[in-house]
Amino acid sequence: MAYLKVSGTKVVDQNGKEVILRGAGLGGWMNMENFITGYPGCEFQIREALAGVVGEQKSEFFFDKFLEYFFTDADAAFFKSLGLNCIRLPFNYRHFEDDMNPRVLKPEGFKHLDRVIDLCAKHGIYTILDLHTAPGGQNTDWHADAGTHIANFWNHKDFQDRIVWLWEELAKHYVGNTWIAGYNPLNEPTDPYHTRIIGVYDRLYEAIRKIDPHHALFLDGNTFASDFSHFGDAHKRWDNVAYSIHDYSVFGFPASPEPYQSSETQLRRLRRSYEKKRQWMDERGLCVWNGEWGPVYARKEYEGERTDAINTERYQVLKDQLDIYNKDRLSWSIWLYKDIGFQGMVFVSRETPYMTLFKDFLAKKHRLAIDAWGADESHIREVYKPLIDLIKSEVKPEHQNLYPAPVWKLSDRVGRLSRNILVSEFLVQEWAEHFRGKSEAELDEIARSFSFESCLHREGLNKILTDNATQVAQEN
Ligand SMILES: O[C@@H]1[C@@H](O)[C@H](O[C@@H]2CO[C@@H](O[C@@H]3CO[C@@H](O)[C@H](O)[C@H]3O)[C@H](O)[C@H]2O)OC[C@H]1O
Repeated sequence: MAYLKVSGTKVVDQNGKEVILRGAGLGGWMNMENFITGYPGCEFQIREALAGVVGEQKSEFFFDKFLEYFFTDADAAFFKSLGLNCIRLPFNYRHFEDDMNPRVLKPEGFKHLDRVIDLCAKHGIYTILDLHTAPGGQNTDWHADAGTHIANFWNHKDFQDRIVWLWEELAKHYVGNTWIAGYNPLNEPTDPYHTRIIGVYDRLYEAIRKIDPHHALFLDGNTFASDFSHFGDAHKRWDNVAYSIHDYSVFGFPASPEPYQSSETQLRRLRRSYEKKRQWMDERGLCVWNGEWGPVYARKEYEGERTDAINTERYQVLKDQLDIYNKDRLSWSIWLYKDIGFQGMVFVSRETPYMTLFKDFLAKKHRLAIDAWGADESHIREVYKPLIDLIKSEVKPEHQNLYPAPVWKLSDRVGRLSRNILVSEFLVQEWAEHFRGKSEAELDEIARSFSFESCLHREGLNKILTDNATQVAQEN
């Protein structure tokens, strides 16, 4: 088998035949995330706290088991059975490099990444490698695992040098693997100047190409993969490159301004927001990949009787987005394959040791709405309102919209910082305390909660994805 490559607006195989990549992201795995895996704050914080409670060795044991159970042969077989053909694999740089020992490769970082790439290959599934965190934080949100909202990656050349180094190591390791559809070198950059990102991409492109001339690169736009307007003529220097948008629609979230009814106006807005993100590529005849999209879902324990009605609307958003993408023959990767019940195609059952152990804690997290992204925060809005009002009354209007505005409005910024970062930090130790005194066998059982066999299926979502796969196969 030969490498996939980008040709004009398409991804093609060795015979030049178009391959449309349709799949999902394995978020929450090699980059754990608050709402996906159920902890507060950032991954580095809970790793540190758990080591403090159960000791370094048991903590490593737990996380290793978690990584193992999270994706196994059964997951790959199931994924393939839905008619999907590609999994995006987000990973945290810390698996490969220690901040206290920079530029020294941790070979153990490859253990689970290699395993999952091979499992996917065995089932005929392509993978795309996604560096989801960079030293210093490449964006302002919690999933960059920096513990702050300042994306310092852009302010320190050394942080940038380190990911160039890391991609050289990854390219050396994966250069011969044709089941890897390509490299997605940096998730959701937020460079406030909009220009340093181009320099970093130039450096990554050159460094990777010297070692690996084969694999396609999937480059995210700035501002959470939504904005290519400052990319100018940069594409002329890059070959075999696709450009990645993240097409989250507000209609798929609790923050939706109105119930979603597929009205003409709403469909127009859905399409317009997608077209705006891909405009730069369309003007130049470049290949687009939608690397993240998809609604979040209501849960009976929180949304009660409204759950089914809410989710029917969310599925409609999903279907309408798919219609748009199908017309454009777009390659995409839905967010998310697996989680504890908010967005995933499969989710950990409430009856498992992990979910039982954390039942009350998860309810508390929900009360505090500390997983700020996608959360319904209406029940705590009044708590933060005085702060927002104070800023609004004392700060000049022209200074209120700090980057990443307009994607983050003032209220988003206050919400993300105060809940995701500030309040979350106070709960990190409490999360870790749940493990105190646990034996290795118990830790193994808790980690096993994330195995395919312990998960339930989001039938509505999976049916839409399978029906879509069948429909597009018939049309081709
Ligand atoms: O790890 C993922 C992460 O990659 C992803 O990041 C968020 C993507 O969306 C950003 O907000 C959206 C911006 O556009 C608006 O139209 C949408 O309504 C917003 O959701 C957000 O700031 C990023 O953090 O999200 C999920 C993580 O698990």
